Amino acid sequence: MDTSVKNEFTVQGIAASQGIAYGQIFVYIQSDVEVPSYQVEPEKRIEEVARFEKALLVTRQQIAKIQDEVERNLGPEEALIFDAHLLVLEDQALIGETIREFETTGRNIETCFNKVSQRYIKAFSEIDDEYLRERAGDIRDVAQRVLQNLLGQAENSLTRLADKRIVVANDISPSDSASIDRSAALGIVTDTGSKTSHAVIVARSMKVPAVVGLRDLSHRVKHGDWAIIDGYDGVVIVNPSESTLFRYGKIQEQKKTFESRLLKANQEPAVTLDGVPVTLMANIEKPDEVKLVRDYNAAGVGLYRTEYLFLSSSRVPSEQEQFLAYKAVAEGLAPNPVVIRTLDLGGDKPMAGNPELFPKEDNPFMGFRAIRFCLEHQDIFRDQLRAILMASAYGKVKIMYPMISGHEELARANAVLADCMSDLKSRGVPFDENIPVGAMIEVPSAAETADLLAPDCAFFSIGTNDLIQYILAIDRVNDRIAHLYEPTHCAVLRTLRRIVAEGHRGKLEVSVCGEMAGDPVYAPLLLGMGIDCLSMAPPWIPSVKYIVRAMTMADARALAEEALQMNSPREIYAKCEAFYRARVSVD
Ligand SMILES: C=C(OP(=O)(O)O)C(=O)O
Repeated sequence: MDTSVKNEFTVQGIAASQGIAYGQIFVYIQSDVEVPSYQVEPEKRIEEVARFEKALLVTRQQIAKIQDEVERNLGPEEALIFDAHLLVLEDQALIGETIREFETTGRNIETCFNKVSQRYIKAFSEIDDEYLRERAGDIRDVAQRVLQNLLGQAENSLTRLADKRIVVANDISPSDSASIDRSAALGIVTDTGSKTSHAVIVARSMKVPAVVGLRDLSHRVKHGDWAIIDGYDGVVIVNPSESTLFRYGKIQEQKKTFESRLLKANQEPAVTLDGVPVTLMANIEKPDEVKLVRDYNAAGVGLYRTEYLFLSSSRVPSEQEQFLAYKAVAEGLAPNPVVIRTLDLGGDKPMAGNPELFPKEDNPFMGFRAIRFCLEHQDIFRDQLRAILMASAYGKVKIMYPMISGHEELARANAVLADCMSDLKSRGVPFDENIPVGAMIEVPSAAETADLLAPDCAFFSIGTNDLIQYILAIDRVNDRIAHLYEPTHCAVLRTLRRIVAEGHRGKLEVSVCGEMAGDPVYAPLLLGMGIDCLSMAPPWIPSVKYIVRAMTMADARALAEEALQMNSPREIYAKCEAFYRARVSVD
């Protein structure tokens, strides 16, 4: 009997989202379905066809169930995507051809179904029609599920957590995180990843603890093991003893008392002790987070990551679907502003099941992503811009382009936008003709040429997650070098200072919307450097507001001045931490 997992063991990873959780583990390992190939004896052929019919039926039931759950958890719009999946299962051509292939070759039904569905996927992905091309992704998704059922492989979807569980995964892709059962995930633990990987951003927005970079933990535990996740210190304790549980119970209580103090203070305005108001905004991914934005008293949305709609399905959402999502956020938060970022797909956010749109790249973070993708796929870009413009008639919407690397790219994006505006105008569709348009500054070349970008921007928003990785040449999702990802590196601070100076020279508001903005240890440094607005996952607003209300802006400026004179990232971090601890005590 394997007793290793019954004993308590502790693994140190990277603390990625604060909090402590205790519960049973759900192991999630991503892998492709491997299809065996063999000859079926003639007397077993009727049975083989019956096996296929049964797998189709089970798949249909599974999809219908997921559709119901998604509708309950995320709403009817998100659930609609499963209609297309159900249609694939009713496709008589696909099913008929599989049976014919089986009758002709006598190979096992998995092999025949795989061959026919691959042929369909290829044919659909080559059609010169956006809608039909998108169906290739639906067929791929459904085919994987049918194959899993034929091979008796357990469904391992994050949409279907049976009970409250700690998810331990080798990795969580953005499309996995789009389908994660938010009401049942107690915490997230991954073998890979760093503080800014997508799984972490999702965990922080769900306000569940997360620890990443645990190397092979997902292979050392099994379903049903118990674990404590300590998202403060980056520790996971598997099968904790009674005494460990007691110790963590105490720590958890202390943190809870502090949290209630933070929540109480969050009802007050974000103003420093010397009377300087600070704008604290929210980062969101989905319309249903509007409630969270209100609950946490955010001044609006500083970053609406629109990828979610594209990642929750393998199908590109229509202009109308996007319009409804953007309108819900704009309307729900009016008159507060909502900064909608145009698509930032690619990099760590490829769209699953769409190799034709996102071919595999050796170096995706430096590859075909964000504005580069949009300028090449202008049909998709135009649909999104029109959807955002139409939503602007219902609230205070701003547009933000990601990954701008220079003025020419900005000008090209603005030209497409101008075209979309003329189109809507000629059709009499209402929109805000003075919609503010800004750029994310997250590529070093944009930071270096911020003076050239400023005249054509209404605002800058600094994406520190990417900016830091590009300045330091540290892949933000590579846990082997995560310790070198240093937001307080002098090169980062000098770049931030330059962006603020150029932005302010051009009379632009300069925000930070990367994870650095939601860390109360960094917030005084950023504000002291002149950042006008911090945008973060809503649950982090109370901690940042707490330090804002406990400091003076004069002290924050002095901290920034001092930090800019220092040359050790660790010492700068220690200084920021000391600044924070001198003003905020958890006890
Ligand atoms: C906010 C950012 O963008 P992403 O969505 O890639 O984290 C960033 O890079 O800081």
